[in-house]
Amino acid sequence: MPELSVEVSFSYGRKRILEGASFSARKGELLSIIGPNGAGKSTLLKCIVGILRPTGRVSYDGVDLLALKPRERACYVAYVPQSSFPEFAFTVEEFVEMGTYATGGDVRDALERVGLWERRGELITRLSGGEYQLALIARALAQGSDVLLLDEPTSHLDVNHAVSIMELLEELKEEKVVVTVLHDLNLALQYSDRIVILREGRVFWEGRREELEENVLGAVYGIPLRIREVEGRLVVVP
Ligand SMILES: Nc1ncnc2c1ncn2[C@@H]1O[C@H](COP(=O)(O)OP(=O)(O)OP(=O)(O)O)[C@@H](O)[C@H]1O
Repeated sequence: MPELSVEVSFSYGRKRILEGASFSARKGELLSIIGPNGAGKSTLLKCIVGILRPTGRVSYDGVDLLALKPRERACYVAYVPQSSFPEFAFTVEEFVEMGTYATGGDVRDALERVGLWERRGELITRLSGGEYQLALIARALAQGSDVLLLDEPTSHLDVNHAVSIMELLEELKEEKVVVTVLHDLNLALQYSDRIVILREGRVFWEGRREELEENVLGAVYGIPLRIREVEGRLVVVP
């Protein structure tokens, strides 16, 4: 099965941010990257999508993504950045169309997947935070790539919208390699098939969610954390 395979190092000037951070991901499993503030999670995604130029290796299905031109790389990887307020008053449809620039993907399908097709004529500046997050995901889906990277897609969202985003990712993992940075440990434990914990630019722990132990979380975040099972679901209690 095609696999996203990553092993990268990256520095801002003299400041080492990623040090041989490595993981692999494939379709059929939702992979979450968690870890404390400043661990390098966003930097790792930016290296994979090619916004930053790391040393090391990023490949998908044997193709060296770091060697490709941006437009070629866009055929393989789409990226949903941390949500910020939109700069321009495009309509929802125009905004999502931007995702098709490199690959000529399907705008209607992308908008339908996130439930915004009926609202395609509205201005994105008038959407709520949760709806705008969906538009960002639709723009990435319209790229039609096999790999989807998301940077904290549930931050600033209420629990209802956060759950809908995670359910959408659960659906998408069947057809794409889905890798998401998450801060919410409970969402990570509930929805991820595999978890990668990044700490000080390295992978500190990686495994299936049910293998994650309290002492690992405690060591990473620096406070005692309990993992409890509530109605068959794992929850983290400070
Ligand atoms: N443009 C930049 N120039 C210099 N240092 C930077 C720059 N962007 C980020 N950093 C530093 O890189 C480190 C990793 O940042 P990054 O945003 O990848 O962490 P993160 O794990 O995503 O954090 P958070 O959970 O707070 O979003 C931080 O120490 C940050 O200060």
